This record gives sequence, structure tokens and C-alpha cells, in this order.
Amino acid sequence: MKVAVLGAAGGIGQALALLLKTQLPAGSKLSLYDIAPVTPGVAVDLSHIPTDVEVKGFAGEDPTAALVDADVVLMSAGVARKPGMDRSDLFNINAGIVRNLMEKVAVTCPKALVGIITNPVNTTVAIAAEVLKNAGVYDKNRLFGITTLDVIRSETFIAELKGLNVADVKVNVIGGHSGVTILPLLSQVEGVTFTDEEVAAMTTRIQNAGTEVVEAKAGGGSATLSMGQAACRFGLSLVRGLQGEANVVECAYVDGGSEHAEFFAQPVVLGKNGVEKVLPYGDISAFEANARDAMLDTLKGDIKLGVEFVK
Ligand SMILES: NC(=O)c1ccc[n+]([C@@H]2O[C@H](COP(=O)([O-])OP(=O)(O)OC[C@H]3O[C@@H](n4cnc5c(N)ncnc54)[C@H](O)[C@@H]3O)[C@@H](O)[C@H]2O)c1
Ligand SMILES: O=C(O)C[C@H](O)C(=O)O
Repeated sequence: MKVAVLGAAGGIGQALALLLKTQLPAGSKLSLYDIAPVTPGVAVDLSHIPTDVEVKGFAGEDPTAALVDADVVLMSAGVARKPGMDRSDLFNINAGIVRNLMEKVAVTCPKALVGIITNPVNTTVAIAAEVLKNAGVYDKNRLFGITTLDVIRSETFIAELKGLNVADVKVNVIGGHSGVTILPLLSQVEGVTFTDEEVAAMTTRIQNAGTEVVEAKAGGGSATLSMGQAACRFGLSLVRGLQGEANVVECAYVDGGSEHAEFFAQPVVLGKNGVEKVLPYGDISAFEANARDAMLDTLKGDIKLGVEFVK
């Protein structure tokens, strides 16, 4: 199993690479790419950790060497927010970065499962899909926007609020990955009841959690360590599915035939070909149905921006 991380010298990339070096199955290969010249050094550093995962690092303008034979590609290349910015403010720089890297993915490892972390995810995933379509290699089951950070935040915040063991809290988060498009389905959390006020406050906190980190870091970037953990969880789930493990389920932003939008985050079963099955997200409350319907214009606009960027 070979996993490539693009943007591997960055805040997320280094945290993710460390976690993958220590958690990928024995015999795996980890391939690190970034334009930053330090990247081969990051790989040398990680290679001193005694696990049976081979690490190689590549720097420069061309990611091809890192992508050869990749089964999974996790992309966090690009710029991060500073206070006062929305994720959409990153579009001008990150759209071109994602397009260029996806052009290399399309040629070098078109069958790889690709997880996009680079923001704005609602738009960059649409960009990635258009690039793959133009190259004639698009398989909707192999492309994912990684929304796992919204899931782990939801689980953490709910456990804190309700005094629960976080390992017992499971939450689906649907929609997309920015502001109102992030919709945690609190009504489905087993063994927990919320007042209307708690639902409103918790939903807002989860939707603004990225901004909470951006403001706390005060110009030093956005979530990197929690995102490293989230991306590692998602990447390992992709690997477990590829290895034939049954019942691997994660929420992800996919082109899954949703009635709501071309791309929509919801639970999916992962397998040897990526998405094996898109699961229904189940019964939701009136509050959640209103929030879902209210987000759709924003989400569809974000997707359209990505499609038009490539055309
Ligand atoms: N999906 C999510 O939930 C989520 C969570 C947190 C951050 N993000 C996003 O992830 C991205 C990365 O965040 P970060 O904190 O790691 O930023 P960072 O600035 O620390 O790292 C980004 C890395 O990308 C590299 N890079 C830039 N252009 C590149 C290119 N063309 N090819 C290869 N590498 C390139 C940079 O050299 C840098 O090392 C941002 O867009 C951020 O908004 C997404
Ligand atoms: O908020 C950001 O800009 C980064 C990321 O999308 C997050 O949710 O933390």
C-alpha cells in the first residue's frame, strides 16, 4: 500500500506524515511531496522512527515521482486562513494549486483514491473532479473531500458538554466543509438529548470551530494537529477499505448521487474501489432539515465556482 501526501512539509502535512508513519500497516510506503526544499529532510527525520513503513521525500515543482504507484493521495498543499478570512478567500491561490496537482494525479496514478484537504473543500473537490473528467479518468467513487475534522470536533464537543466518554459518541456531519454547509446531525446522537438552545449553540460552535482555531493562532495558521489526526483517520479508513475490510464507514464529501447537490458530505462505506455504497443519512429533526435546505444555495454556488474555474 502506498500513500502519497502532497503538501507534506506544511503544518497538516508533517503531522499527518508522522501519524501515518506510526499507524500505516506494516509494509506500507509513505511518499511525501511539497514544493518546500525541506521535504526530503522531513522524510529522513521520519525514517528514523522504527516502524515498517518506508518513507521517501520529494521537493520541487513536479510531484510525479511521489505519485508513481500511489494507492491513496492525500492533498493538503496550499495556503491556510488568517484571522478575518473566510475559506473562500483561499480560492484564488489554492484553486490553481489543486488543479495543477490533480493534472499530475490524472496522468500518474489515475486509479488512486484521492482525499482533498486543501480549502475551500466545497470548491477544490469540484476542481479535482473537472480535471479528472477532462483527462478522461474520473471515477466518482475515488474522489473525496475530507470532512473528518468536523466529525471529530462534533464528537469531542458533545462529549465535553454531556460528560461522556468521547469514544462512545458517534456523529454524522453532512453537507460540506465551511460555515453553514457544515451540519452535524445532533438529533441522531445515541443516548443524548439536547435542549433547543443547546442544539443551536452546539451547531454554531461546530460550524465555527475552524475560525476558533484561526483566531486562537492569531495569524499563525489554521488547524494543523487536529486536522492531521482527522486526515490520518480518514486515510487509514481508505486503506482498510482497499485491503478488503468490511463495514468501514466514514462521512465524506463525495459525488454520491445526492438529491441535494452534486457533491454532498454524508456517510459512505469504503471498500476496494473507494466508495462501495453511499448510505442514507437517516431521519433528521426539523431544525436540521431547515439548516440543510438553507445551506444548498451556498453549497451549489461553491461547487459551480470550481466547475467554472476548470472550464
Ligand atoms: N479539510 C479540512 O478540514 C482542513 C482543515 C485544516 C486546514 N485545511 C486546509 O489545508 C491546507 C493546508 O493547511 P496547512 O495548515 O497545512 O498549511 P501550511 O501553509 O502549513 O502548509 C501548506 C503546504 O503546502 C505547500 N504547497 C504550497 N503550494 C504547493 C504546491 N503547488 N505543491 C505542493 N505543495 C505546495 C507549502 O509549501 C506548505 O508546506 C489549507 O488550504 C487549509 O485551509 C483543511
Ligand atoms: O478553518 C479553516 O480555515 C481550516 C479548516 O477548514 C478547519 O475547519 O479548521
